[in-house]
Amino acid sequence: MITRDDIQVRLDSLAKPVGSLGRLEALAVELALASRALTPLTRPRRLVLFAADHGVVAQGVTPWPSAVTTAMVETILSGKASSTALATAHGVDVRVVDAGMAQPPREPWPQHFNAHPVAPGTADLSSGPAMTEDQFDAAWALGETEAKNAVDAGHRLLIAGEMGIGNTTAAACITHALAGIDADTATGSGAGADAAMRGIKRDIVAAAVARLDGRTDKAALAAIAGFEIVAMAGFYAQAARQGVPVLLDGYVTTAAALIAERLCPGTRAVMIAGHLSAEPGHQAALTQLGLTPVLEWQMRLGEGSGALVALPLLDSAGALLCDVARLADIGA
Ligand SMILES: Cc1cc2ncn([C@H]3O[C@H](COP(=O)(O)O)[C@@H](O)[C@H]3O)c2cc1C
Ligand SMILES: O=C(O)c1cccnc1
Repeated sequence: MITRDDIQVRLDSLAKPVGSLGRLEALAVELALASRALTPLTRPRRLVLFAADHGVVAQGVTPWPSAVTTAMVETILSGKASSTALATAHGVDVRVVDAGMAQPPREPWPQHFNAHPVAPGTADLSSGPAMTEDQFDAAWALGETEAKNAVDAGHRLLIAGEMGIGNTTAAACITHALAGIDADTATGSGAGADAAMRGIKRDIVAAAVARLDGRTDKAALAAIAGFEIVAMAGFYAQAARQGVPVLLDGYVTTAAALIAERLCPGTRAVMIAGHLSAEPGHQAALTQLGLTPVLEWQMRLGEGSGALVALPLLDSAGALLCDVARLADIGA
């Protein structure tokens, strides 16, 4: 296992004054640690976009109807979403996965979205558990499979993204429950909630988490999560098992990262935080995981967009460790 010291020794041996690349060197250390390699690769890489709907949307927690989830998946598939434009710009393979639950009768979970509407989403978390433990397990397994398939296909860096109208309410519940912040701080405006809507959302978040009585086990997390969020948690856990780094996006992906670390301690070791979302609870979630975001650009979109914008900096950090000569090689 390589250590922080090993990486620092390598950085300091390169043909440049010690420390002269500033924060890029800190990022190189993070990338090497997460990759468990002194010469980490960032290519090929894949973005897996998990889509799902949320029953809590019925309570007026977002200005957008659930139909926008499917409309955006179609836009993503056409390559015309923010995420897909950025993925194309940066040479990222994209997969779109329907994390929704086909029911009843229970059909196999779709492995790939084929321009059909996203399968039915979670139950309304304001009036009962969002999903059963069986559904939690199925969503987790879906994410694990996606990570395994990506690694088997040769990908060396993985990004999870999400599309799910209403999912910042689930993310707020998870962050309130797992990162020790109050419901008000955990609740942001998501995709554009105004002050009144944000108030409704905060009260729903507070009540849903209060019902857990301090429990944060799988059953408790199933009550407040979303299918795409649990799938991303399984994705991260599997990536960690495979020793492949993951670049986190914003508030919603970090909520998934909190679940992964809670249920599979140590998953955090492969995580790099792409950016700090404008959602007010994101900083606490990153702090809980011990992560420092690459960018602070007031982005608040999701779809993996913040991770994709940070990605060229990760490429730069990797190039430094892989391609720069050593002082000893140039006789200096
Ligand atoms: C057109 C559109 C594109 C998006 N792309 C990502 N999101 C983001 O907004 C949603 C979460 O916000 P809330 O919880 O407030 O609904 C998620 O779908 C997330 O990915 C979008 C939202 C919209 C409207
Ligand atoms: O930071 C995020 O992940 C985010 C913020 C707003 C809307 N959707 C996602």
